[in-house]
Amino acid sequence: MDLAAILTRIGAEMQAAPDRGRVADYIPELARVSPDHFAMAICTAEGETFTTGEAETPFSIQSISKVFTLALALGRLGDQLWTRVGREPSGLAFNSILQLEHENGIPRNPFINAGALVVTDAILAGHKPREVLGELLRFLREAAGEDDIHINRAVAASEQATGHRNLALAHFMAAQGNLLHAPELTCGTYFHQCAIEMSTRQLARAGRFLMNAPGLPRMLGAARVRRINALMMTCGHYDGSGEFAYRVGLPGKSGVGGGILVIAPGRAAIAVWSPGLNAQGNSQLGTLAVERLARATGWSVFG
Ligand SMILES: NC(=O)CC[C@H](N)C(=O)O
Repeated sequence: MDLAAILTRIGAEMQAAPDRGRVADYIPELARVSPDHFAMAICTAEGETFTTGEAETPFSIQSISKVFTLALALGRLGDQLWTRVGREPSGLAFNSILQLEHENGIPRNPFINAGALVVTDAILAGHKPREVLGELLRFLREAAGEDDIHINRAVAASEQATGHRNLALAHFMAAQGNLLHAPELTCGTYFHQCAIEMSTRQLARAGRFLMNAPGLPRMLGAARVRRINALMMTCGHYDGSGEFAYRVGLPGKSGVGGGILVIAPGRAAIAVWSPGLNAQGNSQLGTLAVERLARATGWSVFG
């Protein structure tokens, strides 16, 4: 299979695509990003890397950071984490507050904002925000095998200034006894984790541990990796998760910066970036690009 040729073709098709979706505008710093960017990168189990487009340009990974904080939390707390957050798709927008009141402040899953706030709150226990963010950056740098991965302070400040919804989620969970720290502290840490910037190539490299292939960085045990993939498949695209599973057939996690990390277990880690989003807040062209990649390669967890 000529992956380089497949990627080049998809890159050209995406550059020409007329409907690029809409860039997130509720975080002012993200609203400034042009919808014209496109990049895709594939790291194979054999150790090869293929890219197309602006694969070296850093972008805001946003909710894709939730995969890595979940990995840290499971490594640190193990299954105890699941007393505070569930493992079911929410069927609602990523920042919805609706289920929390009926469900005792236990968010449906670790990838919606409420769930990710609980995960961040859990890894904050006994640590300062700076230490947690340092640990997260170390994890990403080790997983990617690259040091040049940083937090964009302007993006973090921009989200902090407009983060009323996330603060509301955190306060609501605090009222229901499911937050250990002050909402401002947990949210502040969360805003900074979302403001991590990586290039598309770095993100694909950082995702290699999730393909559970021999000879690659092992950041977590195989059973935990499988479970993170299960959650990415069922919850990684919020209320668009069913559609993503149907179209692509691989576990993925999106972010409102327009990135998606997709795993073909045992075969490849794939990252794609196109800042325009669809109605569910997932990259419009990113989804189309991985759909075409999955079709061209035959990669699917469904056989
Ligand atoms: N879906 C996302 O990427 C959301 C992350 C964003 N930082 C938020 O909390 O709103």
